[in-house]
Amino acid sequence: QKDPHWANGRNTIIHLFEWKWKDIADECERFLQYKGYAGVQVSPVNENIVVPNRPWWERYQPISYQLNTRSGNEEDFLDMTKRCNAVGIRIYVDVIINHMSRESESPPAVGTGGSFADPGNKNFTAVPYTNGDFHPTCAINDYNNEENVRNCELEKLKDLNHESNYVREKINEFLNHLISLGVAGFRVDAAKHMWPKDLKLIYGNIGDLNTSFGFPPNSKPFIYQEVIDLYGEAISRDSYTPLGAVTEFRHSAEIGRVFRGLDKLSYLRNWGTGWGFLSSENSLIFIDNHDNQRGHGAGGANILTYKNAKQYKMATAFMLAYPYGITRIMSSFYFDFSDQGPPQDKDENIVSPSITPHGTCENGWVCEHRWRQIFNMIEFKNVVHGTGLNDWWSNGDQQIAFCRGGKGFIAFTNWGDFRQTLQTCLPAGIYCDVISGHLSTDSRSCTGKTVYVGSDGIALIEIKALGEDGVLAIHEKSKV
Ligand SMILES: O=C(/C=C/c1ccc(O)c(O)c1)N[C@@H](Cc1ccc(O)cc1)C(=O)NCCCOc1c(-c2ccc(O)c(O)c2)oc2cc(O)cc(O)c2c1=O
Ligand SMILES: [Ca+2]
Repeated sequence: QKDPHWANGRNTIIHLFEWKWKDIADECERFLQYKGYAGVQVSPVNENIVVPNRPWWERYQPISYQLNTRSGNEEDFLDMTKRCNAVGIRIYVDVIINHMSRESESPPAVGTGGSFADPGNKNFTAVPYTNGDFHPTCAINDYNNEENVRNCELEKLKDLNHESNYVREKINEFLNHLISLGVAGFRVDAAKHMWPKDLKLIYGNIGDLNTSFGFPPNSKPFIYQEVIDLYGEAISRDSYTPLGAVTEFRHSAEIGRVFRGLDKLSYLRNWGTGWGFLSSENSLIFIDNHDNQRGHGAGGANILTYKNAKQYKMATAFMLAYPYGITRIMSSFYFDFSDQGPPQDKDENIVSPSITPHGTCENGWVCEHRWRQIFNMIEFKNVVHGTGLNDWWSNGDQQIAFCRGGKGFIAFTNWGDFRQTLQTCLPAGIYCDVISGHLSTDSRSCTGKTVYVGSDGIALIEIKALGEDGVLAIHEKSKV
């Protein structure tokens, strides 16, 4: 349950937050397959409560397990899993199994599929769930008390009682239905608020992946659990790593701090477990996520987002170049205030991203995954797959460089012009920097910077401190 089942040569997940299923299917076919992305994390697929002004977090308040949301219906979803898997892109679903919705501010509570519910009385007829399927009402108010965090209500959200066989059966019915529709695994929302022993039972009752979507027989779903653990709480990530991978929020918090210049790049030499993070195979890492990119989430003020474009791209390049963790890229919609929902038309339907002639997005979608510096580093990570880190260099402060085996080289400056003659570990030749540009279509020149590597692997590396990007990266496939 820790194998993401990626097609060979691919190894990064993209979170297409709030995208519609048909737009994701299009993106798999027209872009993601060619750039070497491995999979897509999709927004919750189950029917959610309709909240006035449609804040993004309404999708984290389930009304039922029917596949009816603003992203599309079951038919749209199946079309997406077929088309994406057909081009080697896996689908991971964000599942909310800790709770159902809270009382509606504007009763009666109605869902995106038209189902009614009465959350105040813990009555969700479209599942059905009734009072006995939930914990007695109490508020989570003590993160140092395990029972409180698991058995009470997170922000008044009705808390399911997983000790009940019936509740576990309904959840397994939902998860196995998604498996039959070709998903490769699950992002388990709010896992910290559920007992590991109950999750173990639920995960154990999920069937093998559906071989008609290209999975080998006896493949288990990839499980990664959202456990916000930044220190100092009673509940530790270590309770969940025996069951599946875990989101490593410390990575998100620390990488933001470092690339904001609040720590020395030279300290990144022992990145990963050296910084107290989970072991690599257990660790789902990211720069930002849908919650903490809005400022009030875990990791606080240092989280980097698309709003800090230069630092964001540098941090992403480092995350993708350094051999640690299971990497996930966030793809956002533009927002001005933290509750803001996805771009929508006058009827509150989510609008599709429109792709410009130079491949970026419009219509309110950021599409970080279509930024040249990011998708070229996806290829870098794919090219150097299987190598370790060697030939680390730093100036002891805000400039570093390292090799990945004999297949890739990268350099960063977070302060001051970078001008060093360094070992690139690559065979002699002319290489294109994949951050400032790429190999031309006729493979005879570079659209950005060119690096001349001598017979001894040595090259002059130059990065202007005030240039567009504080990174330079070359690899065996960017050779002229
Ligand atoms: O900001 C939000 C939503 C945040 C959120 C949503 C999904 C996530 O996966 C997540 O990590 C956070 N929600 C807003 C508005 C809100 C929504 C629902 C509600 O019942 C109350 C308020 C908010 O201000 N929430 C309070 C602070 C964030 O408290 C929430 C957390 C949360 C935050 C920090 C933690 O350390 C932690 O263990 C859990 O998880 C959720 C998970 C959900 O599935 C649904 C939620 O409403 C929430 C959620 O409110
Ligand atoms: Ca709970």
